[in-house]
Amino acid sequence: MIPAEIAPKDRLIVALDLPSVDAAEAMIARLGDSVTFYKIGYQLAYAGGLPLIGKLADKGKKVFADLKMHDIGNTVARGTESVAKLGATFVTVHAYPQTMKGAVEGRGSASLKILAVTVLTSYNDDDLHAAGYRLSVSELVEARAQQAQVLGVDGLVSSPEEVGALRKIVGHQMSLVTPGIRPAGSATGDQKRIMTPGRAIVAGADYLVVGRPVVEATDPKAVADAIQAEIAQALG
Ligand SMILES: O=c1ccn([C@@H]2O[C@H](COP(=O)(O)O)[C@@H](O)[C@H]2O)c(=O)[nH]1
Repeated sequence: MIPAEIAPKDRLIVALDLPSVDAAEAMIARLGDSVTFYKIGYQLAYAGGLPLIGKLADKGKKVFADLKMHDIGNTVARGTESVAKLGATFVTVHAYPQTMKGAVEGRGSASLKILAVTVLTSYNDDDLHAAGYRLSVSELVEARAQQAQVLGVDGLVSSPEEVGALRKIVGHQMSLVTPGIRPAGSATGDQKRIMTPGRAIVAGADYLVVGRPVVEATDPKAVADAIQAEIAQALG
């Protein structure tokens, strides 16, 4: 069960999509107290960034290990068992039944929370059809959310566009974590299902994941502070 009282500051998760541990540590130093929650994904994890999870946790920061695992169930279970020892708060797996089942089993009684990636925020209906799916984005997100809930997954990754429908399905039993966040006027990049921070919070998102708008900014701390202010205002 997700506590209703997530600290407002913890709702912003900054994606450390950077090429090296040195670059990530420099960004963390620049952001200082403005950011309490970080995400480590492919770019940094494959550049030696996994030990940073424990280092950040030791400093009181929360870490989302965005590893998006997807493999046979046993491999996902054993991988999750290993990730559970790193000190992360969240880990992602793709929302396929065997994968989610393996992750929940591998996590066991550890405190690590499993998030299922429903449909990547860079996909629209045309992209899904091109990949061989007959369902629309909203249909597939909702079907996967139902499966995730039954399998005991802790949260869902989706675009903020789906959050309203997901709340009706999963209530407040699961965390809703939303990438595809773009402050007004910032570049969309490859994201296709996007929303501003304030609108995403009003829609019901628990956590907002923001990468390039912060880490590629001339003044990342100023952008992070502005997003935090927009979140606080949306929360009322
Ligand atoms: O559906 C998904 C799942 C994960 N992501 C990740 O979030 C960040 C978003 O970065 P931006 O620079 O703000 O676009 C990135 O690390 C993705 O791997 C996602 O975008 N969509």
